[in-house]
Amino acid sequence: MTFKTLDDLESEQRVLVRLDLNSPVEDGAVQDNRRFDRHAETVRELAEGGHRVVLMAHQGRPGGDDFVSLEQHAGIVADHVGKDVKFVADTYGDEAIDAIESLDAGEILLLENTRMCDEELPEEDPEVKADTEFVQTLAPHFDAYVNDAYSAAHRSHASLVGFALELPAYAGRVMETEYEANSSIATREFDGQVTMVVGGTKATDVIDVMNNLGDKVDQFLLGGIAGELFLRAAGNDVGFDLEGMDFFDDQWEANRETIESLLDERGDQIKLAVDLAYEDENDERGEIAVANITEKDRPYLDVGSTTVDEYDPIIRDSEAVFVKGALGLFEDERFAVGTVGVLQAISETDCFSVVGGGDTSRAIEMYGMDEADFGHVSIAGGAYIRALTGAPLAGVEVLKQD
Ligand SMILES: Nc1ncnc2c1ncn2[C@@H]1O[C@H](COP(=O)(O)OP(=O)(O)OP(=O)(O)O)[C@@H](O)[C@H]1O
Ligand SMILES: O=C(O)[C@H](O)COP(=O)(O)O
Repeated sequence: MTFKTLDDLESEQRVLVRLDLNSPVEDGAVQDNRRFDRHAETVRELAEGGHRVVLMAHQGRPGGDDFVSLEQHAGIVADHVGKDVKFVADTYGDEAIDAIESLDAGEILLLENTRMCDEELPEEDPEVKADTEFVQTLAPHFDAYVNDAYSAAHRSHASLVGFALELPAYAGRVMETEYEANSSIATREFDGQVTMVVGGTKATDVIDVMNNLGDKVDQFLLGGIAGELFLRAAGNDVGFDLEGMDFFDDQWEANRETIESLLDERGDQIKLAVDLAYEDENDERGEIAVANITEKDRPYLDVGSTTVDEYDPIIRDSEAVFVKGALGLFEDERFAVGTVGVLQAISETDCFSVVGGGDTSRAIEMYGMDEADFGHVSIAGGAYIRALTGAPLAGVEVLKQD
């Protein structure tokens, strides 16, 4: 490991901890999700270790409906940690400092949404962020800074890069496990076949992954909107926006040439769907072989069952499988066959596996699969795709400094 961890932390420290509790908010209610569960491990370990634990996190972006206070988050963290979590509606003003200073050993306090502090955003160099009033005011009240927010570490924001230059900095448990698993495709050698399942809505994610990992990955199994764009580049009559849709046209214009040349250069490694699923006139799932599609008359919402039958043995023969993006609109049960099929195959083998993408990993609990059957289920979205493609994460880089 290239950074210090909680194992290196001295005893009885005043610790400032950055978590990523950014969560869906429905009708003003913050939704519990696996980020709380994962970070609870770090928070519990610190509190039980007798440290004074002050937590920072963000929620939403200024102007958005989900840009809300962290008051509800405190209750959810408390439930997961199994200990009381105090909350103060202030980021670094007098109220926050008073609350920090009155904390006893083993107690936990959550500060207000870091993005309510003007200096948190925008993205700037770590040195600039370290120099902000926010960082300069808070840092002297602490002995150590712990960053556990791997999933936000691609942002060069004050709470993610500034404190690491002012305080001894450590990686939390989530930071450690996410970093190790998500970087493994770029850093580890596998004996057998390495397979990558790529889908979702963003063609550029798939293109970046192929460009960066083409020499590490034996087979790319495609699906989702991105997969349809590759099918279209291969000469099939799919991947068109019908009235009211805006998935394909812009992405096609922007990426057509790149996709065509990837198919030219890496065609042997790229497996495309041989059949697709759609909603039929009775609102049921219908399937059609790609070779039989002659008209652009309907949206396709999943890969078909023959495709799953072809992908399944490839996964079962693999030494390592990485997943980025869903193979279909899995939130609708009728179109979950592709995504659930590949996840099921992964869960039934003992290959090394990493499943990522904020949306895709939700399919695991939604369809009753057990997270323990996967090597690692990432809680990161943007940070995951960057890690896969070997791009540095600002919040990780500063932890690597002495
Ligand atoms: N054919 C399709 N039609 C419509 N939606 C699709 C289709 N295939 C996949 N999706 C949608 O793609 C979404 C996942 O795509 P996304 O690119 O966001 O991937 P992710 O990696 O899970 O998430 P993120 O990048 O947000 O962390 C799913 O919610 C799924 O409903
Ligand atoms: O939820 C996330 O992916 C991270 O918290 C980053 O959030 P952001 O995209 O609003 O910076």
